Amino acid sequence: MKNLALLTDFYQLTMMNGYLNNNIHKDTVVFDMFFRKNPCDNGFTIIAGIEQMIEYIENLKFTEEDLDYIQSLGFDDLFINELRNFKFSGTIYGVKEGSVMFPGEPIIRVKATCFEAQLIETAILNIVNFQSLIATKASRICTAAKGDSVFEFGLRRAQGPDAGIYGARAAVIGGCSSTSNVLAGKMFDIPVVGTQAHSWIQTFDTELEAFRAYAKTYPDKCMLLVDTYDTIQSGVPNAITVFNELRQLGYEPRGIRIDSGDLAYLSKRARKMLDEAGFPNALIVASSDLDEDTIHSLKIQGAVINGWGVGTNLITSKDCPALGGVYKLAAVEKNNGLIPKIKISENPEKITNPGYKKVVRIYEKCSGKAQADLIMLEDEIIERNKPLTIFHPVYTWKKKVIANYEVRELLIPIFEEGILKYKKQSIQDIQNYVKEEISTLWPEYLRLKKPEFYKVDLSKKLWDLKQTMVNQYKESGEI
Ligand SMILES: Nc1ncnc2c1ncn2[C@@H]1O[C@H](COP(=O)(O)OP(=O)(O)OP(=O)(O)O)[C@@H](O)[C@H]1O
Ligand SMILES: O=P(O)(O)OC[C@H]1O[C@H](OP(=O)(O)OP(=O)(O)O)[C@H](O)[C@@H]1O
Ligand SMILES: O=C(O)c1cccnc1
Repeated sequence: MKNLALLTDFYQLTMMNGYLNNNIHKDTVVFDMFFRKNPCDNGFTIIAGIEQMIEYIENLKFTEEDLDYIQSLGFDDLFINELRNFKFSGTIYGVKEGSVMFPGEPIIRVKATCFEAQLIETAILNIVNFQSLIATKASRICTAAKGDSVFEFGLRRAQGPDAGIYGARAAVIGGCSSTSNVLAGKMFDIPVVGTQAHSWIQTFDTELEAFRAYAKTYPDKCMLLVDTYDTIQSGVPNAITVFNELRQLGYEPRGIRIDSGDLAYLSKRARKMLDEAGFPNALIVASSDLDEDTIHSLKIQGAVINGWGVGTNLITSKDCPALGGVYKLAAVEKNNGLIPKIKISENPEKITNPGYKKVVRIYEKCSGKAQADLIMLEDEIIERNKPLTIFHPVYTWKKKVIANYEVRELLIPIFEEGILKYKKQSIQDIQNYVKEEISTLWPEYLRLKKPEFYKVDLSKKLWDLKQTMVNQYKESGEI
């Protein structure tokens, strides 16, 4: 990954310089990254970008050119010299890439000097927010496609090269089978696929000539775009002519792509024509401004489509263009102990959870399904042989007693005192992990419209701490 040391907001530098100036830059602090709302009103969020966050931190170093630039912004030698020696030496815990997470839960927990922790805020949010958004959007689209292949076709419509590249990675994590993006294919070992554009068909004098020329060059992977002129009158009949010619030569065609018109009607007509011509295995791929709603609707209409090429609406997450992940201070170290910190808000949902925390997922033993998540203080222990009572953090009378459960801690070591602990995985393994994660959720959290809210509760000890701090603030105006 390229040098991204300057990929931060200016105020991080001014704060870092201020910490140095006040000689508190080496004080340890704890920050949590979390989000408050699932994208697209989904029932969960798939976390992606952890490996790029790691690469960013591993490569975090200021070049002399960077330092000259920072100095030109008005910083003094003391700050520049501190940056010259910068190397991340903190501890980061976070969820495994591809984890399914819910609003309010720590996704990434940074314990580092305030100098270091402050610098990395912006890049962590930039990297993880975007990829998690696209992975979640992809998962919605793949859910609507009900197991059919979904091809990521969005590079030309992505918000710039990085969004195209990392968006393709996230889309595959979320469930897409492949991408048209060649660079993403190379960088992340993603299968690359493609058909042809209307320009190919238009280049030749006739559609039939264009199909023949394509089939000649790619006899064993011949997928033909049939909608340039008239899908039913010319596209499909011409494709069938060429498929018969291929068969004579000993090749089986791959299928057709339809990119406009009424995809339900056209796919049904095309299927019938292909079947009647003796090509029941020829696939029908659809593209054209698809998203989860259109795919769902097409399925209901009985469209006969085997694969879905999805571009703009996926790579830009058009109906929900940002995930609002935040990075909030949770504790500061004083005299070798961590002092919890809280951010108060008029909106109770925006009051942060104080302290050095962990998050555990509670699974029902017999079904293996996730029952609830519990945010707890790091030193708390669940006595696994006893029933566990959890309660809603706002409507505290809503309680649930869970017996026969398993518990899993979701935050795992990523860096320990600057040393990398996380083992990177292949994109296929990450995609499989997402599937495993999703399979632990009951169906009510998986539906695309109005899913049930998954329970994310606070331990009694954390809830008490939060209340005490809020009350203390109300009484004294100070924390
Ligand atoms: N049967 C269908 N039910 C619901 N939506 C459909 C159906 N068929 C196509 N669509 C969607 O309708 C939209 C049609 O787009 P648009 O009106 O731009 O025309 P088009 O068919 O793509 O034509 P062209 O590319 O020639 O302009 C696309 O978003 C497509 O996915
Ligand atoms: O519609 P999207 O979900 O964004 O999917 C990608 C679109 O990009 C291509 O169209 P484009 O008009 O760019 O070129 P082409 O049809 O000539 O290939 C393709 O045919 C799809 O329609
Ligand atoms: O290969 C394709 O069919 C393709 C690639 C990118 C965008 N639209 C279609």
